[in-house]
Amino acid sequence: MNERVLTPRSRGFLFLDSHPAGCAQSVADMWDACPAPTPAGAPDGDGPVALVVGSSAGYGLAATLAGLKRVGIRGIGVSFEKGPTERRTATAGWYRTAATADLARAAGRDLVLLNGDAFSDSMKDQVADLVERRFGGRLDHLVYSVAAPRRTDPATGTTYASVLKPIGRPDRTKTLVFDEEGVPEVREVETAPAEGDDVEQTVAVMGGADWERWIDHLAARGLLAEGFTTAALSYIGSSLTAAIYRQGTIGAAKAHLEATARTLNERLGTTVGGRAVTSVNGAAVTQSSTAIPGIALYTGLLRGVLGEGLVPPVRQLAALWDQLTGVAPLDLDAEGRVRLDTWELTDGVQAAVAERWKTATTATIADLADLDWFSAEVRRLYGFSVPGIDYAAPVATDVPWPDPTSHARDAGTRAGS
Ligand SMILES: NC(=O)c1ccc[n+]([C@@H]2O[C@H](COP(=O)([O-])OP(=O)(O)OC[C@H]3O[C@@H](n4cnc5c(N)ncnc54)[C@H](O)[C@@H]3O)[C@@H](O)[C@H]2O)c1
Repeated sequence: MNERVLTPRSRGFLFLDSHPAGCAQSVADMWDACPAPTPAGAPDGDGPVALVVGSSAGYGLAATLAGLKRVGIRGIGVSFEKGPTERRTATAGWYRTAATADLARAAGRDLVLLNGDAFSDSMKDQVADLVERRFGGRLDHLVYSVAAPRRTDPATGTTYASVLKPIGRPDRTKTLVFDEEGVPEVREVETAPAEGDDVEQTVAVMGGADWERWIDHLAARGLLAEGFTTAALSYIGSSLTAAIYRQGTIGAAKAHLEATARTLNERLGTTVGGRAVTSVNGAAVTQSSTAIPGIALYTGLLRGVLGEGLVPPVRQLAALWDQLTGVAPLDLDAEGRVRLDTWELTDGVQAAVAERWKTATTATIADLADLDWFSAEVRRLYGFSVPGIDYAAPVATDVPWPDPTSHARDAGTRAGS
């Protein structure tokens, strides 16, 4: 066993190592924060069969945990993580996946967690084989929550790269950074507009193409259950971040994702009586979101305004599962989207954040934003700053990936949800 004391070392919001015990505890904390199942949503026997793509982090992890606890899903989670080496720990998502497998087993739910490229056809085949052989040949739900910098299209072999840029003109925005001692600074940054095929490339990675490919692949194998429902995660956000987000290259990809939902919804309606929607979620601190200029400042100010009123991903995803499984009716906006971001986008909240944004400087930021929360959230993404963990104690870093061939039922534990 490779045991050592791990201290956080970071470059900006990126940490070099992840803490296995802290990552496991953060998963347990998310599980606890997920609302208990309603009587209608908690099957005693086998629950619905679900696939979560992007299950190791952020909203996809929230989908996996909320699905297990709130509606008793069984099925498959897919993510792309790196295991431990001699010199480096595994990625945080690796450790969170190991902890997720333990929780599923304790709840008596059969959950297979696969590590690999969700964009590839071989991963789609592997999942389809599992649905066919292990889960009765019918998939009830698919939640698509991938955030990736690159995608190789298996049909053509072309690799696309996504970029975070405004469209049409440069975007000058305030942004929040921390120096090596963790001292916050509010800076102005300018991002040059998209050029060449930046928009097409970003749409090819973060738009709806791969989600559609998953559905088509599973449909071609006859694996979509009657009444199948699917949701892909989206974001709209504030006018403060619109130039870089919703009106930028990533926003073009989200518009494509939402158009794909409409196409899929029609197709699923006529073939299996199913539904496809996008789920628009609120701002959350994740590895992907902290990479977007201005978003760290915005999220810190949002928490400053809302405090505990900022709804964590696992609570939003519990609400999404209720709608996907029919425990609650699908509640769609005029564009056919599930809106789990309404707490963020009320006029009052947005006006208060905008007011603070205007006066935010390095000198004032500590009074305006909840910086302790924001920094701790960033560290928690890597298993640091998790309450209850003894960071002075050595910890084993070579945690194995959960064995896809072991069954929850084999363990003989059935703790219920
Ligand atoms: N973070 C936010 O504020 C926010 C708000 C609303 C919606 N969303 C949306 O939620 C979705 C997920 O974003 P997030 O912020 O939770 O991201 P994240 O970085 O926390 O998680 C991304 C997940 O995708 C997986 N992944 C990446 N590349 C993969 C690949 N090639 N194959 C398989 N898995 C792969 C990772 O392993 C991880 O599980 C995105 O669509 C995002 O736009 C995010």
